[in-house]
Amino acid sequence: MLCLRNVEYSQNGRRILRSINMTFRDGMSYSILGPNGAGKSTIARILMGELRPTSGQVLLDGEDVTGLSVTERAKRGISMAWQEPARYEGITVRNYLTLGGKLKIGEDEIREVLELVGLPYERYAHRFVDKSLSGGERKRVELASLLLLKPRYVILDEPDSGLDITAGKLIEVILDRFRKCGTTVILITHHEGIALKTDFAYFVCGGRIVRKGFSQEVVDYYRKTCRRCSFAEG
Ligand SMILES: Nc1ncnc2c1ncn2[C@@H]1O[C@H](COP(=O)(O)OP(=O)(O)OP(=O)(O)O)[C@@H](O)[C@H]1O
Repeated sequence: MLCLRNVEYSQNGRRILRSINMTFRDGMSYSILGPNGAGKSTIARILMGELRPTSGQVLLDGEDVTGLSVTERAKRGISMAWQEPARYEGITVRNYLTLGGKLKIGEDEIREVLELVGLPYERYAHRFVDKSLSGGERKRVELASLLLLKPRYVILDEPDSGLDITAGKLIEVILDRFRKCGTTVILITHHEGIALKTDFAYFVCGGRIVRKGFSQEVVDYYRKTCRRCSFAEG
């Protein structure tokens, strides 16, 4: 179980997160839903170890991992798909997916996962993960790599951004696959349609948790309140 306990974060004297308490249970999927600037990515970066909270703790199975680096957390099974996927000159999609051969996976599984994210094996396996791939294609490659890695926790920051209209279906397929592997998904989004695809949701606004619970219930509340709120608009 991964938890945030009383997490606060300030930057240049501005309080960005206040009293954030979140629990992510094994095998479940969660969304962190909220408008632009709510603090969602800051929460993701704290979970991943890219940012240290000003106070509060990140707990993994009850152990305080707040001081652990991104690499150390990755070793413990916490992985992240960044909003902007990276480029790697000279590395083929196939090599990227197998971590240069370190991940022992069969060609059939690579083929299956690439097809699943909408990238036909024959056309993409030997392409380079550089600027010749579009942003959406790189994003799909990154999702494929996480599906093959099967981490214990995966944080997906705006997984639908930069993807075409097939994104909703793609997210469903990916969530289903992660569920089968027992991976806990933490999905950052400002689209309620995407949040509905997860089991549970946290609605965050102004650096606070406004509502938490089953995704349907939280989304209903978000729809009722968020669109009418001048704070979110301004
Ligand atoms: N280094 C920084 N200095 C000052 N303010 C910052 C800094 N980093 C983030 N913020 C502010 O913190 C708030 C939360 O940012 P964050 O990126 O977490 O929001 P978000 O919910 O992910 O937004 P979006 O949906 O637009 O990606 C924003 O108001 C942002 O401007």
